[in-house]
Amino acid sequence: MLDSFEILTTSGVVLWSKTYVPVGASLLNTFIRDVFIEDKTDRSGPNQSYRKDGQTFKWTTAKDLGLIFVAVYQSLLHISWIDKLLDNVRALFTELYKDQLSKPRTTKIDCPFDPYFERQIQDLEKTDATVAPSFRVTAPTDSAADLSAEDTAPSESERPLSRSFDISDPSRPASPAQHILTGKGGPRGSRRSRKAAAATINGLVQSSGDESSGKKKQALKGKKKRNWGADGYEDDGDDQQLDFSNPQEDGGSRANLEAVDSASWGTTTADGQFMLKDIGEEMNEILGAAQQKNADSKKATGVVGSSLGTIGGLFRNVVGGKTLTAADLDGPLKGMEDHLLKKNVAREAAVRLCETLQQDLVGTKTSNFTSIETTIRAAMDRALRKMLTPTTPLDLLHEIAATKGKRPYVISIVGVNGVGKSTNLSKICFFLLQNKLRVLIAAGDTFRSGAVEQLRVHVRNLQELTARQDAGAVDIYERGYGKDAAHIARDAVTYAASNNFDVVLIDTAGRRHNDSRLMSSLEKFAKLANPDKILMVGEALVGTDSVSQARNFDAAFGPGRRLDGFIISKCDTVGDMVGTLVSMVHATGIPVLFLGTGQHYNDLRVLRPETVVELLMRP
Ligand SMILES: Nc1nc2c(ncn2[C@@H]2O[C@H](COP(=O)(O)OP(=O)(O)OP(=O)(O)O)[C@@H](O)[C@H]2O)c(=O)[nH]1
Repeated sequence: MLDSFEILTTSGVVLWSKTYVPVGASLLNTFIRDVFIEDKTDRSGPNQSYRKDGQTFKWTTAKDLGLIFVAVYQSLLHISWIDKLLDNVRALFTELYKDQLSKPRTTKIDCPFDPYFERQIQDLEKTDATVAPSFRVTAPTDSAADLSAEDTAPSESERPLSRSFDISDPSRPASPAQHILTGKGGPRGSRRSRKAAAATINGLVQSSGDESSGKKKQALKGKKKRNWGADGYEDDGDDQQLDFSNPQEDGGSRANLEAVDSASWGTTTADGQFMLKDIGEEMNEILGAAQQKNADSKKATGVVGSSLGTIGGLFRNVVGGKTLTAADLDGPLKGMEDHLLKKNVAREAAVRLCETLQQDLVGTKTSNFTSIETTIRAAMDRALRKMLTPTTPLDLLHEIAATKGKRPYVISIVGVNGVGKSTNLSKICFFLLQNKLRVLIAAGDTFRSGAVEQLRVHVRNLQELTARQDAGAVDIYERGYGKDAAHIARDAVTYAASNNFDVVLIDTAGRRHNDSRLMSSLEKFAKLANPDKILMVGEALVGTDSVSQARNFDAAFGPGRRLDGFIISKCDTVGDMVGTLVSMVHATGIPVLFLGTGQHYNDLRVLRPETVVELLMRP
C-alpha cells in the first residue's frame, strides 16, 4: 500500500528510509523544493499532504530535532492509518534515537529501525477497520496543500462524507475541491500563517517570542496609523467597529465538519450539564496500546526491557514483617526514582518524591507477606494520588453558573510557543458550547502573524459545528496585530459584559518562560483583564523544562496572583510517559484542569489521578 517512507533532517539528509515501490528521485526533490524550500504549500497542521504526479506525500515533523517524516503512496489509495503511522513512527524514532539525534548536525543514525517500522505497519493494517473518523481541528489556513487543479480534487474514496460549504453562501454545499479552485483561500492571513509555519518547521524561528523585525513589519503591514497611550501601549479608542470574522480575510478555510458524537467525550447529566469524560478507561486504551506497541517493538529487536524490571529485581528480596531501615530502602527507592525519570518525571520531582517516601517508610513494618516492592508501590501510589487530587474541587461549570447573568466569567490561556494554546482554548470553547453558554473568544495574541486568523477559523468551525445543535454561541473579539494585548483583553471583557456573553476566553501570545521582557507583560495583562482563571498550557512531551516553565509562569502575574490550573496538551503523543504533569503539579501545587488528547475539538478530558498513577507505575 505504502510506496515509501523517509525520515530526513531539515537540511535534507535522509536518516532512514523504507522503499516498497521506488519513488523517482526527481519527484522527491520536487516535493522537498515545493514544500520546504519554496514554501508553496500549507504546512500549518501537524501531518500535511502534497500531491504530484499521482502520488501523495504526507508528512509530519519533530520540530525540536529538525526531523521530517514523509510517507509516500498512490493518490488513488485512501490509507486511513497514515496519520497514525506518521505519529507513531515519529514517537518511536525520536524516543529510540534521541541521544544520537540531540547531537548537533546529526547526519547519520545507527538505527536498526526496520523491525519497529514493519511492526507498526502490521498493527495499523490490522486495526484499520476499527478506526472511526472524528472531527479534526483543521489547520488555520487554506485547506489546499496541493498545487495543481487536477491534483487537488480528492478521489471519490477520499472525499469527506460530511458536508462542507462554500464560504460565500453557507447554504450551498460545495466540494472541498471547488472550495480550493475558486481561490477562496484569502491571500493575507493564510500566507502569513504559512510563513510562520514554514519558519518553525525549518527550525529557524520558535514562532512569536523573539520575532525578527522584518516579520513584525510583515504582520503590521497595511495597518493604519496608531495612537500611543501614556503607558507606551497603543490606544486606539473604542470607537472602531469590530469586524467579526470577515471570511475573506482569513483564508476562508473550512473544516470538513463531521458531527461529533457527544457520548464520545462526555455525558449529559439529568440537569442538562455536559460533563467531560475523564481519561479513565478510554485513555488507558489509547496510552496502553501505544505503550504495548512500544514494548512489542522493543521485544522484537531485543531492546532491553523496562525500568520497573530493575525495580522488581531489587524489591523482591524482602518479604513481610520487617521494620524498614534506610539501607533496606536505598536500592528499591533508587529503582523507583529511575523508573519515574523514564516516565518523563523531572529529576527534581522524582528525587523529592522518593525522599519523602523514605522519610515516611523508615521505621515502619512491612505487613505480613508484603514485600518492600509492594510497600513502596503503595506508598508512591498514595503520594501521587494525593498530589494530583486538587485540594479544593474545581468545578468550572459551577463557577460559571455563579457569575452567569451578572458578568462574564473570564478565562485566559498562557504558555510557551506552540504548545497548543489556541487549539485547547477552542476545545474548551466547544465544551462550553455544549453547555449552552455564550462565549466570546478574545484574540489576544497580537504578536504572532496568523494568530488572529487562526482563531477566526476556529470560531467559524465551532459556529458551524454547533449550528444544528442545541448549543451556545461563540463569537470573536479581535483588534488585529501589534496592539497591547492587555488592553484588548480588558476591552473584550467590557464588550462581553455589555453583550451578554457568559464566558470570555482570552488567547495570549506564546512566550518563552525565561524571556523576562515578554513574561513581565503578563502582570499588566492579569491586572487589566482580571481573569477568573489563568490556565497554562504545558506539553506532555516537554520533559525537564516543564518545572521551570510552570514556576516562571506561576510567578509572572504579580503579587497575589498565581496560575489557577494547567492544561496538559498532546497527551496522546507520549504513551504512558505522563510524568510531565506530575512535575508541573509537584513544582507549583497547581492542579491540572484539562488534558488535551488529540487534534479534534472533542479531544479534551479531565484528569483522573488514579489513571495517571496507574500509567506511571506501569512497568
Ligand atoms: N497531538 C496533539 N496535537 C495537539 C494537541 N493540542 C494542540 N496540538 C497541535 O499543536 C500544534 C500547535 O497548536 P496551537 O494551538 O497552534 O499552539 P499555540 O500554543 O497556540 O501556538 P503559538 O500561538 O504559536 O504559541 C498544532 O499543530 C495543534 O494541532 C493535542 O492535544 N494533541
